[in-house]
Amino acid sequence: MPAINVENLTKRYGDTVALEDASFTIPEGEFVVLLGPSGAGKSTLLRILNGLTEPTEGGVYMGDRKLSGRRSDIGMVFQMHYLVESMSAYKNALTGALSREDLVRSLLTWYDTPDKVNALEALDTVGLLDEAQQRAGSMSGGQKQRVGIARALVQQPDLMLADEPVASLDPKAAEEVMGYMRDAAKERTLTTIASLHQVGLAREFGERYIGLRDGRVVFDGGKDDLTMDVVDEIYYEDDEEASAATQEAIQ
Ligand SMILES: Nc1ncnc2c1ncn2[C@@H]1O[C@H](COP(=O)(O)OP(=O)(O)OP(=O)(O)O)[C@@H](O)[C@H]1O
Repeated sequence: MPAINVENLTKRYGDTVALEDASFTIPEGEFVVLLGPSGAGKSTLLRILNGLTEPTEGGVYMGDRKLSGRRSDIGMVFQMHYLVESMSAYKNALTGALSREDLVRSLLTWYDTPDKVNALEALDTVGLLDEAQQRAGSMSGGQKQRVGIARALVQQPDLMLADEPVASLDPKAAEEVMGYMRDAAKERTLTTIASLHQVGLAREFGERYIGLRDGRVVFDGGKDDLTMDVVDEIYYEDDEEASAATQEAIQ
């Protein structure tokens, strides 16, 4: 898959500038973490990448191809998993195949054998093959989120996006889910962009970090460059107390 080029993206909502002149390139297979305080523009950026929101200016390119509108080759993992609780993990994963199919087939919910194999492989990737027949509603929060990842993988996406995928999980489950997401991305050389609030988790799982503040890219670099000062600059420009707490938390 070609690199993703984000070129001069700006998004305004009336007088609010949600994103301002954001530009970066992501090579195939990179695992990128978006960092930034609430309101920094992370969700806006992910929504533009996913085609759910149109930018006011600028564009997103896969190689030379400009992306526009909703795209079935982009998988999305949400904070809320949006599973059908009455269906099994397997059937939920399988619904990832629907977005690739035509409407009639989707309505009839016919699936090809390759789709079924994909669903089982995706569940295996997230460590849930043995639980394939378990009802989603009876699963833990972490397991549900892993089914959500499997569903995104069944789409066979070129790009996986995740908007605060572990925000509602306890630390142990959050770490587990991030581990599966990273392994899934590695196994499939799948470019992934995930927004995270937990800097510790971000450091553990990210390869590259894009820091947003007030809609602007204020940092773009690797783990070694993500120093305490950089984290401070992204999150707590003028808040010394919060800054001290962060320094303690990530040591
Ligand atoms: N649909 C919208 N209409 C108006 N303003 C919006 C809309 N969506 C986002 N905004 C504004 O754009 C800015 C960026 O919001 P965004 O949700 O992208 O931030 P975020 O970094 O994802 O925050 P959080 O971590 O709280 O989810 C905020 O000021 C927000 O209020």
